[in-house]
Amino acid sequence: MTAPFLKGPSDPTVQPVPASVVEKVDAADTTLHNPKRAVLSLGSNLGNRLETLQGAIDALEDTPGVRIKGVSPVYETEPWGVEPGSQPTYFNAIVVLKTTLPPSSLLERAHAVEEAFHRVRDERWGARTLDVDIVAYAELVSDDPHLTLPHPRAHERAFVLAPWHDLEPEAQLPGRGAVADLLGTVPQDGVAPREDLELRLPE
Ligand SMILES: Nc1ncnc2c1ncn2[C@@H]1O[C@H](COP(=O)(O)OP(=O)(O)OP(=O)(O)O)[C@@H](O)[C@H]1O
Ligand SMILES: Nc1nc2c(c(=O)[nH]1)N=C(CO)CN2
Repeated sequence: MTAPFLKGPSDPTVQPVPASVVEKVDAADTTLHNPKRAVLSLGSNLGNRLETLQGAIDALEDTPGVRIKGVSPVYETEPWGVEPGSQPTYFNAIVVLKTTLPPSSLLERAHAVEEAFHRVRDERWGARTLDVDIVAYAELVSDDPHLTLPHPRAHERAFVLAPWHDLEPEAQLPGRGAVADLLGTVPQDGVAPREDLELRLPE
């Protein structure tokens, strides 16, 4: 008679699962049952800007574990942080989504979508076909340079705050306060809604 194949503590083929792995799996499981809200900023100042922003929204929606819940109006904005007139104007928009992805995976996906639209990273704040930034992820606050939450410059950027305020007038930027109040503290010249243009919420 053959011995029953029992995978118990005495089975030498079974390795104990490290506590760190158990923690990660448990955390992923919790996220899976409890989707988090995230706010992303999209920007484009090279190529067909509107088509690129719509393509980015559609690509984000095609991501397993991501559901887009809202898309802001489109703004045409003067480039922020660079010499005036040195770059074409941007189209900017905000998307609000629900996700079961942890923040690091959402950032990876954001970078993959940028690459799909041929984003080239050379100089800081250089012109780009597509920029996807994570403005906020749930209530998380983190100073990790790889993923700082909320985005470290979101509170001073009218090109983030104005479209976000249109989409969610009551929004709060974790650790910084109401978007409506922040909007009152930043210059809004060169940040104009393009009412003739529209981005679609994916079906
Ligand atoms: N909240 C965040 N969203 C996106 N990237 C972030 C965030 N926090 C930190 N980063 C890091 O910043 C790095 C540079 O990002 P990116 O090239 O998009 O910067 P940028 O768009 O030129 O400038 P800015 O960060 O001022 O928007 C990324 O590789 C990423 O690891
Ligand atoms: N108007 C505008 N200016 C910018 C933008 C942007 O999206 N819009 N993005 C930058 C880097 O993230 C730097 N400057």
